[in-house]
This record gives sequence, structure tokens and C-alpha cells, in this order.
Amino acid sequence: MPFTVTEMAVSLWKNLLQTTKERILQQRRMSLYNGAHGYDEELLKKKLQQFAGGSINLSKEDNGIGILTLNNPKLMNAFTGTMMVELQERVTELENWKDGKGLIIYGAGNTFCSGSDLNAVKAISNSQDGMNMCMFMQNTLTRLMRLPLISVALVQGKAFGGGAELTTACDFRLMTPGSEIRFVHKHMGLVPGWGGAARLVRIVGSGAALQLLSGAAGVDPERALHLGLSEETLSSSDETGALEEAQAWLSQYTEGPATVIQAVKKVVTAGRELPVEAALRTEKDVFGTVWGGPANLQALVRRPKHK
Ligand SMILES: CCCC(=O)SCCNC(=O)CCNC(=O)[C@H](O)C(C)(C)COP(=O)(O)OP(=O)(O)OC[C@H]1O[C@@H](n2cnc3c(N)ncnc32)[C@H](O)[C@@H]1OP(=O)(O)O
Repeated sequence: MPFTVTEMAVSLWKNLLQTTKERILQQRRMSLYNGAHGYDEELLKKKLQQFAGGSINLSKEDNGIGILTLNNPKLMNAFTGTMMVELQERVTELENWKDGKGLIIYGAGNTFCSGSDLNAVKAISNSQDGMNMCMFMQNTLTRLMRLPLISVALVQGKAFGGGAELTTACDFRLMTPGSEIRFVHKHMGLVPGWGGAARLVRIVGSGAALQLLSGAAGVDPERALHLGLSEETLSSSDETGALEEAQAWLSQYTEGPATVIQAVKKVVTAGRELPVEAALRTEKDVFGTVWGGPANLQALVRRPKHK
């Protein structure tokens, strides 16, 4: 039986959607580093597995908000080797979450994260391991930043070193009273290596980034708000209350169908990262995934007035 015009249009639209989705997914997964950069991921992962402890837990809620917990409270949620590997696994899981809209990252025991586990850092202090760890974390945090989910770092307690860098891989930061973000790298004889400097410059500008990295001073919620590093200071400092507040804050932006919220994040990511022509082309591709899609057709039937 011949196809009707509507069936052909639907089939064309589905094909276009599939191809565009695959291309966008492929772009997102593209690693910054590979063998040509002297990067050997499998070798590094084996090494990281030797530094065990803690975990990275992900709970995917029915409202489309994922909660990622940094769980190593004995060491102020410092990243052990196995936690670095687990973070990469959770990011892969989130890349494949079709119903996802938002993500909150927070630390167990009412503190965010104190950076790399200094015990592991000491054991892999040779330059090859250090460079591999740096490339591994940059790959993972770049993919985290590019997730089609609106992400929030809920900063309670301390976000130090790599923990401060992790907050910059999220779209937004919310801080609880008394919390602190601090790029302590200078005092460790280091600079950020998880992509934190590049992202910080884009968030607060080069002057403020230079001050935060060279001064290595703590940033409290008031200063963070002033710098544009934090979006809001929450009123609760207890874990449950802060998490509820962060969820309520985020849900203002995740209301609506996942396809549309994910499309919004994708066009913003393109605008943030790409030269304008490439960003415009991506915007066109993403537009094609929602134009004539279910949410668009339903809205056309409803003809809502935006008063
Ligand atoms: C490219 C990435 C670069 C990096 O991330 S390098 C790491 C940068 N981070 C740091 O230097 C943080 C060092 N830690 C601190 O300054 C303090 O522990 C911190 C976070 C201010 C918390 O202070 P307090 O609240 O007084 O707690 P505390 O010092 O008694 O810590 C409790 C236990 O946790 C441990 N801990 C904290 N941060 C750690 C880390 N990054 N690696 C390994 N262990 C860490 C700390 O040693 C202590 O353990 P213990 O009770 O002495 O056995």
C-alpha cells in the first residue's frame, strides 16, 4: 500500500531526528585527548583502580532530575582513583538518560569535595601519570559540562582544589550558608588541571579568575554571588533542607518535556563553546529535532497565550 503524505513526512522527520541525535551524541563523546596526545586511558584506569575508596552514586528521579552524590565523607569526599573511574561511568549513564532534564551534584556528609585524594596524588606524582590523570579528568568533566541536562553544583561545606574545579563544570552553583569554594592549587605548587581554569575564566572573567587562582583565598557565598560564581545562597545549611531547596530552584528550569529542555541546553552549549557560524549550524540541527515534534504540535493545537 502506498504511503500517505503524512506518513512520509513522519518517517522523514524520524530519520532526520535519529541522524541528528547520533551526530550530536558523537560530538559530545568525542574525547579531547587520545593516543596522539600520549594518552593511554586503559593503562591509567588500571592505575586508578589501585586507589580504591568511596563511591559516586547516581539516583535518577521520576521528575527528570538526577542526583549525583560524591561519597567519601571520611576524606571530605576527596576523589580516590576508583571514584574518578566511577564518575566517568555515571557521566556515560547520564548521556544515555532519555528522560533526564537536570542534575544536582552534591557531597555526602554535608561537605562538597576536597579535590584529589592526596594519598593517590602522592603515589602518582610522576609526570606521565599526572598528565594522564589530568587528561582523564578533563575528558570526563568536559562531557559532564556538555550533558544535555541543566546542572547544578550544590556547594555545602568545602569545595577545594579539584572540588572547586568540579563546581565549574556545572551550569550553576548554589551555596549554603558558611560554605566555601577555594582554588588551593597554588599552595600545592599546582595550577588547576581538571579544566577548572579555562572554565573559571568563562564564568567570572579573566581578572577575577587570576585573583582567585593566584590568591588561593576562600570564596564565601556573598563574594561568590558578587563575582557571578554562585547563583544563589540557600537558606538551609543542613543536607536534606539544602537538597530540597536546590531541587526546587532547579525545577523552575526543568519544567516541560525532556526533549525540549535537552534541546535548550544543547543550543546554549553550542553558543558557549563554538564559533558563531558553527553554533548557528548546531542551533539549526537542534531546532530540527523539536520543530514539528510532539511538544510543538501539542502547543500548536492548544495555542497558548503567554500572558
Ligand atoms: C588537579 C587537582 C588538584 C587537587 O585537588 S590537589 C588536592 C587539593 N585539596 C587539598 O589540598 C585539601 C586538603 N585538605 C584540607 O585542606 C582540609 O582537610 C579541609 C578540606 C579544609 C577540611 O578540613 P577539616 O574540616 O578540618 O577536616 P580534616 O582536615 O580533619 O579532614 C578530615 C580527614 O580528611 C582528610 N582529607 C581531607 N582532604 C583530603 C584530600 N584531598 N585527600 C586526602 N585526605 C583528605 C584529612 O587528612 C583528614 O583525615 P585524617 O582524619 O587526618 O585521617
